[in-house]
Amino acid sequence: MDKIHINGIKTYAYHGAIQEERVLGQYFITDLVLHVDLTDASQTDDLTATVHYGEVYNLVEEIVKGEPVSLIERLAGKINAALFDRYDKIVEIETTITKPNPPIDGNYESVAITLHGKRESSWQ
Ligand SMILES: Nc1nc2c(c(=O)[nH]1)N=C([C@H](O)[C@@H](O)CO)CN2
Repeated sequence: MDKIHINGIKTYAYHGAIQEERVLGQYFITDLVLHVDLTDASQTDDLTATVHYGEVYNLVEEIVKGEPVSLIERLAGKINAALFDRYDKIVEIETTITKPNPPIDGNYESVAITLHGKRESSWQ
């Protein structure tokens, strides 16, 4: 399947399981891989034949800046659900949420999760 990538959406927000994160906030990086058949768009040169990545960016920003949640897994779940709801053309999504600076002592680059969502078939 063809893919659309949106890389490194950097958003300041207040998600987290501990109080410090809810008060101080931190940056969250969102990376998306959208599985979409791009055959029509590649032949017709028509934006309506694909998924507009600018619109997806705005939707993701709105969700990440929205109501705080405890887990980045839940944040990715909200993003995947909203994208499946908005775009019939998306059949699978891999959403990676990274915290570059979580409040955890140690030597590491960052922490992240990837949530892989598949559209549930509606004909069974
Ligand atoms: N798998 C996860 N582990 C943890 C998360 C999370 O969202 N997913 N969150 C936290 C805290 O919010 C962390 O940032 C600081 O303790 C801990 N583990």
